[in-house]
Amino acid sequence: MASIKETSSIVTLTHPDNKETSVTILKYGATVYSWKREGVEQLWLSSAAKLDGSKPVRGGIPLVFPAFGKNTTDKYLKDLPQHGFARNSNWTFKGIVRSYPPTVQFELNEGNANRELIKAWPYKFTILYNIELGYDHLKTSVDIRNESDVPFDFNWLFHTYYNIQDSIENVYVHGLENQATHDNITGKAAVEKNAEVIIDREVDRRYLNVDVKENITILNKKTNQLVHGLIRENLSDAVVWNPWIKKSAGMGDFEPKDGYKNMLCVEPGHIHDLVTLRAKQKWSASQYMY
Ligand SMILES: O=P(O)(O)OC[C@H]1O[C@H](O)[C@H](O)[C@@H](O)[C@@H]1O
Repeated sequence: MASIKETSSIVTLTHPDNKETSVTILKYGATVYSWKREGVEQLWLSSAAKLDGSKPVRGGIPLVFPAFGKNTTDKYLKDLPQHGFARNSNWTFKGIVRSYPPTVQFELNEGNANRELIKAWPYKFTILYNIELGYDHLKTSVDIRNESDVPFDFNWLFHTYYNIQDSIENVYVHGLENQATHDNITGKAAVEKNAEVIIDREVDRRYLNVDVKENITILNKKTNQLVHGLIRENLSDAVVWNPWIKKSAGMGDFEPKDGYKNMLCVEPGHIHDLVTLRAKQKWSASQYMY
């Protein structure tokens, strides 16, 4: 039997076959902020991250909904903060929904979402968020249902911060060659020429419409061994982000300051356009990390 520990602010799930394999979720944002596989932390978390609900967590897996970045054009989304309101809302813990692999569920709807922020977005919805702790993987899945009588538009993205135990200089990202990119720093579109995407400066790049059959992996430069692997369902875009020296220096909740050497965000999402979800319809997506 998996063990679950729940406090007023967090839920920890431990794998039945290995007590060193666990996942910890903050109810605020339903933010997974630790995933240990056989005792080894897989996610990066800033030592200055706020875990008290005063701001979104700097690290782990913040959830981005219903807007990615700062939307400036949509009638309602433009009044929301960067990355929407899911990561700044207290989600309801629904308990364990499967015993093997042990899976826990959280729910967000217009009733429990951040009261100030939800004022800007006049829809009824239910998001069920499942976190499955495998022996060798973590799968996070989402079902979004439009409970309104009219369609609504949204982005979804898992803002995953991977822990790069070995330094960022020693890894590369694979699976993005020939993909269309949009650089969030320069605003320019391009095509990725590299089979091995290295991170040696600030990188903030959207990869658009990347075939979901392609796994995205982080590999060791010298040995080509797998550091992290990602399988996506219904999430055709991916952001690759590392704030590097200057940007992380400017973030009050980013510590230690050289932490950029030990993290890399690879964020699967649907952000090349807005998903339109018709009344009473459901949209589902997941990321499987191994
Ligand atoms: O600082 P935050 O609001 O958490 O955003 C952190 C980062 O998220 C994404 O990766 C964006 O592409 C970046 O432009 C942004 O800086």
